[in-house]
Amino acid sequence: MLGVIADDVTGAGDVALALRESGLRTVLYFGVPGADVAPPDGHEAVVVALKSRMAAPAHAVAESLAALEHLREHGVRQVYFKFCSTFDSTPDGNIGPVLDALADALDAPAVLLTPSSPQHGRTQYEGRLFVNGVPLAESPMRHHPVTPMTDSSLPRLLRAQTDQPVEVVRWGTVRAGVEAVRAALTDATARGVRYLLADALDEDDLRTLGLATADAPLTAGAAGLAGGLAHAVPGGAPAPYDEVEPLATWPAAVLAGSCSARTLQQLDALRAQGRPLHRLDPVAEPDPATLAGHALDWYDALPPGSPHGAPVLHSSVEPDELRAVQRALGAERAAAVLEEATGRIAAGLASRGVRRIIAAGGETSGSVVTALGITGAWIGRAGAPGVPWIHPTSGPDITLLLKSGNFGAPDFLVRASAAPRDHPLPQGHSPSRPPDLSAPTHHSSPPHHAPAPAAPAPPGRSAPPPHTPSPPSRPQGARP
Ligand SMILES: Nc1ncnc2c1ncn2[C@@H]1O[C@H](COP(=O)(O)OP(=O)(O)OP(=O)(O)O)[C@@H](O)[C@H]1O
Ligand SMILES: O=C(O)[C@@H](O)C(=O)CO
Repeated sequence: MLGVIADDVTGAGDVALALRESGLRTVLYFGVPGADVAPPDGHEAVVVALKSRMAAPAHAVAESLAALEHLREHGVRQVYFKFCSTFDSTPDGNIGPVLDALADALDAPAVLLTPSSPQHGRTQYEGRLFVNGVPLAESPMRHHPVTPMTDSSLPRLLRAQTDQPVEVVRWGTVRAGVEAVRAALTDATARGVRYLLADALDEDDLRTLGLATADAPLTAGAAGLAGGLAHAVPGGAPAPYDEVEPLATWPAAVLAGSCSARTLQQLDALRAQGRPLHRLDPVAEPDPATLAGHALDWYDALPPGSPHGAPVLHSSVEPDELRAVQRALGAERAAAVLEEATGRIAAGLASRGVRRIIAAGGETSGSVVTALGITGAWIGRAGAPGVPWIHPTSGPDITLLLKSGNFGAPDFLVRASAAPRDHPLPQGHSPSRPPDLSAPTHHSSPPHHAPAPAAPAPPGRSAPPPHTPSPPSRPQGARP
């Protein structure tokens, strides 16, 4: 079984979707699961979503090692460390320190890694990272609120975070094929090189890298290489999706904390539609409980059945405004205030009957998941590349779409939060939730597993399972 340790929540969804699309039955946990929680029978991949990207390095390392221990206790022999395809981190960590700790714990030979994820426009060439063909340091990532990326050289970025030797596997070697990459790994191990950053421009390159590392105890990178690895796993059978968007009729709300250029475009599209928008301003109100209370008051005052569609609550602002907030409050305090407020708002919305929460931004999504007490999820179909709908296995009866800041087309948030009337339920369809993953032992298959013709229909298609929610009429208190 492949075990993935992801350094943030949206990245975990991205990698889980890549594994599932490559044919591996995949389950996602938020935080390190309790010792008595075992992956469901027949699963080929487990993703543990941590919130370690922005944590202090010692904390990130401790959490990652705890995740590793859990995975090993449950039969994982091969580990993938998922970090951001734009290498989001600071010179203090956490990619280097976590890699060092995992490589030591696994006694790994040279570790191959790459942030290349061509489906998201990320490629590595000559050790440099490109975002849609633009060097990382010239991309909008240079304005990231917490981890501005101002260097495009991956060896330089990684060397700032580790004392271990780092080299690049150049594209010519990757193109020469699996044996050439294996030879590079063997040679690096013999010379004591710990990390090999591999160039990769397309999915073929990633499959070559996946085959070359199919037996490696540790590999790392973004969703791209994880997909390449999954292709190398024998017996990975495609798991068809339930093509019905099961919960599209449920009342929706958008919570955006990402200040990425793409999320700002997506908010503009919502604004252009006339959606009700409420901005969270941590300078005007730095107390998270009061900030959240005002937002929920705003929500409560919306006219029921508003013709303008699902409401949007956001702190996302343009780079100049962001810098002004950070000058006023300090970047860490601003983020902490907003993340706590966002969690409170998510819980408040759920208690008011919102059952489709669309969150933009990894840290923002982490706050939502934590506040809702969600510990595990099944991966549904993709709302956009790298962004699955996920169905919590415990906690409130809702569905979530946790969007990486940079992902999705400009109209993605508009589509994902479209009003119920735009998505009539298929006749006779009753949305349902998958089995409870928080129960201690093994579980039956989740609904995304292909129902073989003779197999019983998945939940929601036949007799209601114990957790089947009521049909999606507008719950009490929920806005459109
Ligand atoms: N108006 C604001 N002022 C200061 N900080 C903000 C503001 N709005 C959001 N933030 C902070 O910026 C950070 C955005 O990070 P988040 O991970 O949510 O988005 P992202 O980095 O764009 O997404 P991803 O991690 O998926 O790429 C959060 O810590 C958030 O609290
Ligand atoms: O790799 C990416 O870009 C995303 O999965 C991510 O990590 C966003 O936080």
